Amino acid sequence: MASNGSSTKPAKITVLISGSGTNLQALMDACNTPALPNATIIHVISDRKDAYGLKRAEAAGIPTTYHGILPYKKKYPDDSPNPHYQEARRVYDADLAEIVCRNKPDIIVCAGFMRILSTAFLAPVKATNTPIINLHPSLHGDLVGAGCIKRAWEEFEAGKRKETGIMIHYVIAEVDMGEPIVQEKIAIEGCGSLAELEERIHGREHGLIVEGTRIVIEGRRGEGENEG
Ligand SMILES: Nc1nc2c(c(=O)[nH]1)N[C@@H](CN(C=O)c1ccc(C(=O)N[C@@H](CCC(=O)O)C(=O)O)cc1)CN2
Ligand SMILES: NCC(=O)N[C@@H]1O[C@H](COP(=O)([O-])[O-])[C@@H](O)[C@H]1O
Repeated sequence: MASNGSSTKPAKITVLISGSGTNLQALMDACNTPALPNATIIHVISDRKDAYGLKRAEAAGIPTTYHGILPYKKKYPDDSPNPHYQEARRVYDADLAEIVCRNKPDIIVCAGFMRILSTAFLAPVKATNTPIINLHPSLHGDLVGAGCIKRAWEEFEAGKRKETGIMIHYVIAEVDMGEPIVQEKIAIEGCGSLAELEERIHGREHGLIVEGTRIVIEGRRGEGENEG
């Protein structure tokens, strides 16, 4: 019997971050509440040493790892757009997969992780049948990549759009094109600045990342993937 009285083992969550970690904090706060029942964050990994999210995790006693790219770029110098750089990225991602998978998480959540994950990461993780999900500040099939909130704002100012959105989606090789798990439209009208739009979006992200994580965990429990 798990410590929280459940006959099902707590779902083990590993979170990848690059920044402030407010979405990580939302997941931390939601664990073992009705929003995210019988779940625990077992590892937080950042590609940025200065990511405040690492401090959030450390304050809560959650194991953390800083996995930086620089040592890889030094070993495989990128003096031009050449295979070396690709080699640095490939080895970096393969090592990241090993770091993530050694703890056997039930789900991997990208919560503001700002690196594109290559097949060197995706393939070994897929072999463990562990879902990878991502929070993205756009609707599926709309804007992809980094800087989407700014692009949505610029298009709004140019009269080209009135709304944007947020989604939690499965991570595949094609960036931000994985199947959506849950998404929410966000009206841009009423925002007087990019900062106000960012605030509106961030205010909704925290609930959505928890909901998306719960949907995937409960779906896997239904498939018998995480029995006690
Ligand atoms: N293979 C995938 N990798 C990632 C996905 C995905 O769907 N498939 N989602 C992203 C998160 N993300 C948007 O949601 C995103 C993050 C970063 C970038 C990007 O262009 N990063 C640059 C700059 C990195 C740096 O130097 O800091 C890059 O990686 O070259 C695009 C999309 C998580 N990864
Ligand atoms: N393309 C992915 C992307 O732009 N993700 C963005 O990173 C931020 C992480 O914030 P946090 O570190 O406070 O959780 C979030 O606002 C999320 O929209």
